[in-house]
Amino acid sequence: MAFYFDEPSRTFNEYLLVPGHTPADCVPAAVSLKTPLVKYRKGQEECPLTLNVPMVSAIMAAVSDDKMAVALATEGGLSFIYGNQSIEDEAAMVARVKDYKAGFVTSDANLSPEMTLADVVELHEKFGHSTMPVTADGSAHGKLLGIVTERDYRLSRMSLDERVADFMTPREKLVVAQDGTTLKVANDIIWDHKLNSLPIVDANDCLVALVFRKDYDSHKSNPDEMLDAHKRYMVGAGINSRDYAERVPALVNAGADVLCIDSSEGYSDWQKLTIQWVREHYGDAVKIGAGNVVDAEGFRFLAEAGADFVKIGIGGGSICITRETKGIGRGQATATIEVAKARDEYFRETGIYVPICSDGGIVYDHHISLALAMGADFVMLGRYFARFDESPSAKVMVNGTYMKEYWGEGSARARNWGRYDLGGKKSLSFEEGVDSYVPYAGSLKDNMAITLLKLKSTMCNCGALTIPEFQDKAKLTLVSATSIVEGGAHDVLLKDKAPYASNTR
Ligand SMILES: NC(=O)C1=CN([C@@H]2O[C@H](COP(=O)(O)OP(=O)(O)OC[C@H]3O[C@@H](n4cnc5c(N)ncnc54)[C@H](O)[C@@H]3O)[C@@H](O)[C@H]2O)C=CC1
Ligand SMILES: O=c1[nH]c(=O)c2[nH+]cn([C@@H]3O[C@H](COP(=O)(O)O)[C@@H](O)[C@H]3O)c2[nH]1
Ligand SMILES: [K+]
Repeated sequence: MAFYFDEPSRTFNEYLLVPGHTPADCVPAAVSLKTPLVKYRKGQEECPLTLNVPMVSAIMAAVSDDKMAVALATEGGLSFIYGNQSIEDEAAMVARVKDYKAGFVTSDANLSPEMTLADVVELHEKFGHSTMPVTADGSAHGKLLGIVTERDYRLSRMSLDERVADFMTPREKLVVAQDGTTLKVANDIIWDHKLNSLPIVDANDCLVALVFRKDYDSHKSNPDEMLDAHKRYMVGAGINSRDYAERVPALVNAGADVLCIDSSEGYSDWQKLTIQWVREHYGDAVKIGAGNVVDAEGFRFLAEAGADFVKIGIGGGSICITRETKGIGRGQATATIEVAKARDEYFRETGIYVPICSDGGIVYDHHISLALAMGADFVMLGRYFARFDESPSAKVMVNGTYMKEYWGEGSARARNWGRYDLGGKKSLSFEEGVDSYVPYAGSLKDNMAITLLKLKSTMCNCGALTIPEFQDKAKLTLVSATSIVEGGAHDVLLKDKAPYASNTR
């Protein structure tokens, strides 16, 4: 006979935190959001890899590329570069994060001397940058011939077919610095010469990067940056349970700091074999998370298989239709609560603490607080990050509002090769995700600052200065359907009803 769970499965929205006593020194500025990312012998050793803030970005093509990874690591979280691409492309993305030097920007809007003012206007509209290097071949690392900025042309006075070579500021008038120049020296040059940008060139006078005046200040104000021992940004990468023998070495060589098996469902021999392969070839040196699971059994299976962390969540994601198409899944709150209990039990038995990640279904910022209170060590978000400037997807205007595209990894759009029949059939048998828009929300830095302040403030309401303390002290209550109505603005006529209210909560 089938097994029946006693309780219905519940979502974050059905819970609230009841405040605890707040001591006078318990203020947001004093809160630490540090949290373990990989397993360790808690109480006996330091966790070898911790996050400075408990947020990671989803293993999705619409969310986690190298640009997102740099932006999120700057704020203290971590991205997992999406695995649904060729091994070479994924490894190259990881390498770009590891090679990234804060303040040194590889130019994405470049000109060749034969291009025209019309091209300048087009590039300006596409990328929004007003500084465009001119190189011999029009590439980001070609021989530097000049620069075009808004000071070099006047649209009202010039014809659109004028050649770039005729109005650019030529190389001989440019102040440049040699490759290897430190950021500090580059900025001194920028200030001494009153420049807005400084091209960095190599020994052959080919363009390496640009340093902008504004970047220096932002670099100084990121105390939570996730940096490795060589002061490079940290980055994770998604893998699958099929081509790991080729993919894992490529990602490790590219410098990935942690891997995660990316699947809708992780309670399988495929994942166990994948972890075993990593242990055989790398011992404990390569860190690997697994998932997703939604109950204690699934957690224990992956913990015993050697997973460094375990990810929770089936069908709760905003673009997910797995529950509808396959009838598998569980409410994200119930799944998180049960797996957290299993994690604690496993720790009591073995002395090994295996961090858990609640993945998907975070709609409001306070859902992050709830997930952590329920025992998650960190959360993974897709929709949240897809809304920002730094996500890889296109920003489009829909009915007068800016949107970003966001699609599921199990959607037809993702054309996830792992989900196609290996026997050579090219058709995807069924979809488990949708293609959608999410409201554009601006920069990751600004949005995360607000989200994290809310989290810290909630933690203080519960009298907690650290995440473990929060998990220990949290008091959670189920709410009735009617009290959910009471919790929103009610019985008033809203003056400004935004179409996507959820975005601002
Ligand atoms: N968290 C969620 O609720 C969901 C997430 N997704 C996302 O969609 C993407 C694809 O997920 P899945 O389809 O679950 O990918 P998957 O690679 O885990 O599974 C695809 C199919 O291949 C099978 N398989 C895996 N390894 C195998 C091996 N070594 N040999 C033979 N068969 C093997 C699986 O059992 C499954 O039928 C992922 O990015 C995932 O995160 C999709 C649906 C739901
Ligand atoms: O049922 C699904 N079909 C899909 O196509 C799909 N793509 C991603 N995911 C999962 O959703 C998570 C992101 O969820 P949010 O947008 O709610 O943050 C991700 O982290 C994944 O766990 C999918 N689930
Ligand atoms: K299974």
